[in-house]
Amino acid sequence: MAVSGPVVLVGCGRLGSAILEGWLLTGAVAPADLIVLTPSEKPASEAARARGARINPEPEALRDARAVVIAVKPAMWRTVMPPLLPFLGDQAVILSVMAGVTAPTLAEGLGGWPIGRVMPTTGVSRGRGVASVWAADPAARALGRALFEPMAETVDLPDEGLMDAATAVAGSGAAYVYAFTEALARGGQAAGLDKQTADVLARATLRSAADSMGDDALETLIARIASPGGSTRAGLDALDQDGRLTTALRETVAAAVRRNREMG
Ligand SMILES: NC(=O)C1=CN([C@@H]2O[C@H](COP(=O)(O)OP(=O)(O)OC[C@H]3O[C@@H](n4cnc5c(N)ncnc54)[C@H](O)[C@@H]3O)[C@@H](O)[C@H]2O)C=CC1
Ligand SMILES: O=C(O)[C@@H]1CCC=N1
Repeated sequence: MAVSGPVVLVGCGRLGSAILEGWLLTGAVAPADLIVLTPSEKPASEAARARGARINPEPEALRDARAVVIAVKPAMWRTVMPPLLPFLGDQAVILSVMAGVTAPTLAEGLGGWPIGRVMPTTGVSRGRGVASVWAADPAARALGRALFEPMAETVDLPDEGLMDAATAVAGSGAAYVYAFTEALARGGQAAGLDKQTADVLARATLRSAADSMGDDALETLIARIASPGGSTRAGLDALDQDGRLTTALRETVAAAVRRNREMG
């Protein structure tokens, strides 16, 4: 069921556009309830306008807003949000999808509205994203879930301190997977495949693996492919020789967590 009442999206960049496309695709927000604030028109905002959304209306239109979703860069919210605040009613909930910026920091800059945080992936544009949700206020948490559940596999975080780790794993994770795909293709090239063939094989393999993953234990999935004493086992042993894959991913996530904290 669509969230009732106007939903304001502040920022229509890479993530904001993906969120808007996901809402239009899934009907999580009725197009007539959508308000998009963006300094420049984007394909997603044009598509939303064509469906009945309001793009950059007079600020009085914010008066009845049920939710305000902040999707600008972490360095921008302090200048973007204050001019909007005098127009918000008491019923508004503020949801931030910004990496790193904590609820206490937002509350100090924004005032008394309930605040929630959601960390989605751009996969929401196709209704197949991932989202981590946290809010101290139960109504803000419920609203965050209602807005993102229709287009994302959604996880409730028990405390805000975990949001940086969730961001480092899921918010950033697709980029790690693409980097892995590129490295797999390079490995194929080193073994004699031409660049295009290696690229096609690596991409198709990742798509097929994601498709087949389901909910089975990962070790079961691995065991189904890696025959004892076979070539996959030999490849896996090289991949994690002396724990280097495990160490690399631990350090990857830790570096992203640190950067999230710096940005906040
Ligand atoms: N790109 C991603 O995969 C993810 C991004 N995020 C978070 O989403 C936020 C946005 O990131 P991106 O979309 O990647 O950045 P982006 O740079 O593509 O988008 C930011 C948008 O904010 C807009 N903006 C600037 N001033 C504005 C104003 N006064 N009013 C309305 N909009 C204004 C810009 O025009 C731009 O389109 C960041 O805080 C980031 O941490 C979180 C998870 C994933
Ligand atoms: O790279 C970033 O800062 C954001 C956070 C998660 C994905 N993109």
